[in-house]
Amino acid sequence: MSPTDVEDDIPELIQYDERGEVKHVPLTIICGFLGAGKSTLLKRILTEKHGYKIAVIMNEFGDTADIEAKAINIASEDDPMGESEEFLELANGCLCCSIKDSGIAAIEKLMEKKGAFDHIILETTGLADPGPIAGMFWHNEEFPSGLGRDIALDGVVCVVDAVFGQQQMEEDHSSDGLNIGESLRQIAGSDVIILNKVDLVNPEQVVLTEDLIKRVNPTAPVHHTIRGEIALKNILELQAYTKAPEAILQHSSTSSQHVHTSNCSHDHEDEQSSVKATHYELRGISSLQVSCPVLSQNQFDRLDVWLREVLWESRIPERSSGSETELQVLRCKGAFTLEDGRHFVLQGVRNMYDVNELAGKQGDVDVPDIGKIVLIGKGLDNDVRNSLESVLKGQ
Ligand SMILES: Nc1nc2c(ncn2[C@@H]2O[C@H](COP(=O)(O)OP(=O)(O)OP(=O)(O)O)[C@@H](O)[C@H]2O)c(=O)[nH]1
Repeated sequence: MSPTDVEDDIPELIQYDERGEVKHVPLTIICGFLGAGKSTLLKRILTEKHGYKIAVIMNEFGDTADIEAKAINIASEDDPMGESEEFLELANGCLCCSIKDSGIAAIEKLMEKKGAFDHIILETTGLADPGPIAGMFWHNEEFPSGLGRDIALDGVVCVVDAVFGQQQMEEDHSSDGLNIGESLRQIAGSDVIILNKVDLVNPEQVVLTEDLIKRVNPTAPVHHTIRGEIALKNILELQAYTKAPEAILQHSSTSSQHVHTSNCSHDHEDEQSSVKATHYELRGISSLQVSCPVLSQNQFDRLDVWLREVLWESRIPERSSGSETELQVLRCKGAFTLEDGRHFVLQGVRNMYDVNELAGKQGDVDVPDIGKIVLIGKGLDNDVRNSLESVLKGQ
């Protein structure tokens, strides 16, 4: 079915409580490289007949000014004339609002129209790091304004330019205190990647860019698009923070996989990949995948202690606190099984993480006995892999 068709079976996105009242409105964050096609994707969402009622929060209307729409202002006590925020009601039932104020204020205003939409999309600026924004919504109950009671983060989508994506990743000299380029932080922190503008490059370039993306974030599915044409269910129903990602649920091999870094003790000459490992090593970010056997309660407890040390203290137990080696996890995910048959999913953004039991949430989901833990970040060398493996395999 073409992504432009009305989808046959539009699911209910909003979660309702037992009294039938709206519990959580799902929110998707769209980030992406400068000029990659975010506005093009959003314009499509705001104009096509897809059946979803979506509220889109954009930095500026820009391109959408030409969209036929009815402008509405929403009044509040602080702003009786409703002038500080502008909302556009689109012909397809979607809502568009600008952020003239801070993002939070716009969302608060938007929530006054709760019921008029069943999903929120928040666009971040070209070079925004989705990590802190995602973290804010992810930890619902601690969200200062209480918005987390109404909104649940569904996932983070990153739009990558197929023409300049590889170059942008390789030459990204903007960085945070950890010296990690923003484009790589965006890829690391995303749950789905849209590799857009594939009409402008040859297939080899698409493969090369996708390979680079996969090395940074092996768990996020990569969709190839032209002008953001993608079935919305691929970006709106992710439940990325409550479900185990497909890539984790796929049956893993018994050996641990590792994206190589300059610290590897083995050589890389046999690698089939056309991308040299050094491309992303320079930016210092990599991913580490470790398979996870069926765990005893003791191993499970030790894993929890290990995660706390790595995510909160940025060090592995084997290293002293003054260690020179920088370790920083931007994103972690995992799925594993305990000896008593219970399945668990690990989800983490920066230093926040949750380990949740799957039973009751995903019914008869097929979590393989050999689970997987994936870390994305900086300093994920062989020492970190060995440390995690010793926790998972030790008694
Ligand atoms: N050929 C082609 N052009 C595209 C595609 N997607 C977007 N464009 C064009 O690329 C340009 C940039 O697209 P935008 O959607 O404005 O990109 P953006 O990510 O919103 O840009 P910023 O907000 O400035 O970061 C526009 O001229 C689009 O028409 C595509 O898949 N193929």
